[in-house]
Amino acid sequence: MIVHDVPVGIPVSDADPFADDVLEEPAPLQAELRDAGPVVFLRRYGVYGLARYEEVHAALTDWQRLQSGAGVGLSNFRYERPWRPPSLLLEADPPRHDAPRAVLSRILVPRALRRLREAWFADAEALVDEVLAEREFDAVERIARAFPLRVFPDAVGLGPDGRENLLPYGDHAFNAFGPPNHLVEKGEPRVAELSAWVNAQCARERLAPGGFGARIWEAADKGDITHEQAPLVVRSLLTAGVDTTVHGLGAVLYAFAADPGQWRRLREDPSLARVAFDEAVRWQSPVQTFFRTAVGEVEIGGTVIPDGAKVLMFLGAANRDPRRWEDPDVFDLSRDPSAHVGFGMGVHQCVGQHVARLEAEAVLTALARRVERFELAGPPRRHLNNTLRAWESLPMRVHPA
Ligand code: HEM
Ligand SMILES: CCOc1cccc(C(=O)O)c1
Repeated sequence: MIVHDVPVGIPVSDADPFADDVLEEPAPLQAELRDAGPVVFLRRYGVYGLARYEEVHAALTDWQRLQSGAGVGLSNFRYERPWRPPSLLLEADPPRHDAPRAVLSRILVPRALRRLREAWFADAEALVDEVLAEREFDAVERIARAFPLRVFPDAVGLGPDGRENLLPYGDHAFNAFGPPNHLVEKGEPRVAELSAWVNAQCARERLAPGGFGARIWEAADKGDITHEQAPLVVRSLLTAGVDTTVHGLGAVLYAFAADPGQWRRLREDPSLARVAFDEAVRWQSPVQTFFRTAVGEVEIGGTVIPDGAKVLMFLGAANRDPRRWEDPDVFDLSRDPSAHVGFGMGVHQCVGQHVARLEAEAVLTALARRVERFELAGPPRRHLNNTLRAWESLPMRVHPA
């Protein structure tokens, strides 16, 4: 084990935020780190942890001093080769970040999604009708996983074959932001095969006209990005756009099953569907953590972080910081969750958040019409990932309206 020289004057923790028991239930460590101080040195990995809302928000919005270009995982691209060519958005700093970001922003902005709204709402109604044929089912398998895979690959313009590769590829990509532990090792055997498939789908000739992918290539024709960049921008959609929404849906379904009172509120006022999703993203934080790398010496919370050091932002901990949120551990539709950091903040804030919200709104609206109440029919099981907070299974029992 590498021993990192411990900086003086700041709290030190020997905890492993990526240990299975912490990934299973992160709340105790998150509270410990928040209470230890604004910055805590995580000795096991030699990184600086931020768990309070104030410092996480400040770090997310300070791209100049806390860069993404050296990777947003534990691996430091200044010294280590990335497992795949870095993302032109997530793992790039302005100005290189700007053009690819502007291209995706234009394609994924709410106005551009309007043409999908009607189709996705109809798809959600059809899916919910199919699922409600039974009274008990696994909501992860039948809704949280099924709906994104039913609508998103078509919206990107993917061909029909191999879509089962999307979830395992994204799962590995999110594991790879963490340390090289058993979760990363688990994905290694299929990386080459999954990467080859994903990379092949980014080629112009594989993408159906009118889809998000084709629109990215058209942006290259206009010179907004280069043709060399286009496939990597498509890859961003395939990497970030599936597992996240699957686990975002899992989070909101779990929230309502755990609190039938909130479900009643949604049925009384279906327009609450969008705020419900954001409150679920705050409460569960499907994306729990991301790293940054210090550019020069960076002072945070009275601590000077050395150049090149990795800073670990606990988004999930910030979203439950009692210094920022009243009753943070409660899923509450009367709260205004809009300042949550579950989609990040600043120049890298999630460019796909409107896609995620539309998917969730479609599913919740379809369910609110048809389901008077639903509850857990058995213990839910966690799907462990170094970055994602996810359910493997959500046994659900429904009472039709
Ligand atoms: C519940 C669903 C989602 C969650 C919780 C989520 C979370 C996040 C977070 C926290 C970031 C910031 C990363 C950073 O600051 O380093 C981010 C960025 C990003 N997200 Fe999402 N995301 C979701 C859905 C999506 C979808 C559906 C797409 C694609 C359609 C997407 C594409 C991206 C991309 C490309 C970035 C990088 C943006 C940039 O660096 O400029 N995400 N997301
Ligand atoms: C949800 C965070 O956003 C991501 C995650 C993984 C990959 C990428 C990318 O841009 O390739 C973006």
